[in-house]
Amino acid sequence: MASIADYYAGKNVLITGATGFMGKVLVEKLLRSCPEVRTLYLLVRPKAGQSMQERVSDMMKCKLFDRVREDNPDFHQKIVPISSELTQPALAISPEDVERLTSCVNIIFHCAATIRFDEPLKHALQLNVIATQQLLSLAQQMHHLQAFIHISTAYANCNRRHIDEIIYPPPVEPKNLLSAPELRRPNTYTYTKALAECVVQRESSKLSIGIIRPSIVGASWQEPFPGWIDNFNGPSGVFIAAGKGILRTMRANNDAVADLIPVDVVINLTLAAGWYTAVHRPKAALVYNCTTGGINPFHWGEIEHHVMSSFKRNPLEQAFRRPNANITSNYLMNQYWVLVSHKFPALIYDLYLRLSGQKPQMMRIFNRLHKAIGLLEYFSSQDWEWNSENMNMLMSQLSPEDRKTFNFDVRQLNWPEYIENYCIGTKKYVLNEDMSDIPAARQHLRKLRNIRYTFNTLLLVFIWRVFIARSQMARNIWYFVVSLCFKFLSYFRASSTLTN
Ligand SMILES: CCCCC/C=C\C/C=C\CCCCCCCC(=O)SCCNC(=O)CCNC(=O)[C@H](O)C(C)(C)COP(=O)(O)OP(=O)(O)OC[C@H]1O[C@@H](n2cnc3c(N)ncnc32)[C@H](O)[C@@H]1OP(=O)(O)O
Ligand SMILES: NC(=O)C1=CN([C@@H]2O[C@H](COP(=O)(O)OP(=O)(O)OC[C@H]3O[C@@H](n4cnc5c(N)ncnc54)[C@H](OP(=O)(O)O)[C@@H]3O)[C@@H](O)[C@H]2O)C=CC1
Repeated sequence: MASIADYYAGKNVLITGATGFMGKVLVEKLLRSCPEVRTLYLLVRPKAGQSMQERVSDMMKCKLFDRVREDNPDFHQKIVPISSELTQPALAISPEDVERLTSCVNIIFHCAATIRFDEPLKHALQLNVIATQQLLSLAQQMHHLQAFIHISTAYANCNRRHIDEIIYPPPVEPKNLLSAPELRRPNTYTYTKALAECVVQRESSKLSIGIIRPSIVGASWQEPFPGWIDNFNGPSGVFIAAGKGILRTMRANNDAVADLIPVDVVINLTLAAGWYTAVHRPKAALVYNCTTGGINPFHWGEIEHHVMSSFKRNPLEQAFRRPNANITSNYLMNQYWVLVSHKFPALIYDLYLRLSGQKPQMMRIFNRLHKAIGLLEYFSSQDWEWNSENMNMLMSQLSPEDRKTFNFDVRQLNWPEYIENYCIGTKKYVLNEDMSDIPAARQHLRKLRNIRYTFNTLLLVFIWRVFIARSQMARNIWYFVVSLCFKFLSYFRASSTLTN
């Protein structure tokens, strides 16, 4: 049987969401590991004053593409941007482009989606469900299409504890979408992704379909280099907020599995699934749960420990406080720490900013942080069990060479090392901080520690002045404690003299 790279040789590939986090990694890996691929058609929209061509050429300049650039400086010739706004009728693709795509595309990877948890339902439906339906219609007009790979999420069915690699009945009949009375999901994202799966499945008699369900996609593990990440989504924003010393407490279950999956693992599995779907043409859509929890589990408590120690070794610049975040599943305890370690320091700092003639900002930052972590807590406070038989089946179908080139065997993942690279990745690629500034960042943390010691000493003196100096009983307790300390000291001194 042809290897994965042999299969993609000479193929025309259509990708949606190529400017996003996972799309970029998919484009890079295809170009690097399948160098004979013919053309990548990227459905892209103009955005923020940039044309689609400008956006794609900016994307290709990004460090992620360094290795591809080294191997083939002309790699951009394989990329053809196609103007498309997925929320518009017929995806707003021009008739000429439709003609071009339908005559040559061999495989589609549908990555585009809104992944915001607070997206208004109407927009989430428009993009995640209706655009998927429209793309499927376009796919059916394609004369040489061999596979349609849809990227879903492992949390599409998060209303269940055990999740098999099957499509479950939709939360609502897609035809009756807008009149649905309630979501039965924690957010519009998981709700619309569940609906999209049903829409995709309904076309599986006409197309060869694969559905990939990644869990929480994190920084790259190995490829194209360890720790690549370019956004604040999922845990990345939480890690950064903790590393900056802003986030001190969050509701999460220490013992729940943190089902993080590196982005390069997801992309390797996606490309392998594309190959398998095209070559074997399975009769029903195959679903691949792409998760780590059942294979190589790691828990939120362990993540907290490794994130904190990593940021102590490699501190972020200009931290607000020394990194020290703790997770707790206790609601009241979390509320207490929110008050003491988020709101109180924010108030004091904003007061300082006001007094020094600057605009207060810390309270605003904390309000946004609380909104974001409030939306994530659902996923960090419980755990799920995903069946991963199809992932194992796919692995067994690969040649030993492909298993190395398109590695998605997460049994080999060393979590502490991965988390270290992830944290360094947030520093280098999300915050664009220089590693050579680490000594200055450490110096800043020492300064913060000294400020804390000074603050605590002043607080103690204040308490002493207010309570001890004014009350006879407090004074008596104070003298009792001090004399007890002296007695202990003289006891230890005497016993050490005797033993000498
Ligand atoms: C150290 C202890 C660690 C212990 C770890 C414990 C828990 C781990 C935490 C989380 C795990 C759960 C993850 C579950 C993922 C489920 C799996 C999926 O399917 S993945 C899809 C995931 N989707 C997301 O993650 C999107 C979530 N984001 C949103 O919905 C929105 O961004 C928002 C949080 C509602 C905020 O919306 P708002 O309109 O207020 O802001 P913007 O989005 O416009 O962003 C403005 C600005 O802020 C930056 N930003 C965004 N998110 C964060 C963040 N979490 N932290 C910090 N900053 C953030 C964003 O980049 C923008 O910046 P700029 O203006 O410069 O562009
Ligand atoms: N990140 C994660 O942790 C997980 C992601 N997934 C799934 O993986 C897929 C990719 O996610 P990810 O890369 O993280 O998401 P991103 O938000 O990084 O990327 C989304 C992509 O969709 C494109 N897009 C959004 N709206 C439109 C539109 N109206 N018209 C054209 N293109 C549009 C964006 O283009 P533009 O740049 O123009 O905005 C972007 O390229 C999604 O299907 C998601 O559900 C699944 C599990 C976890």
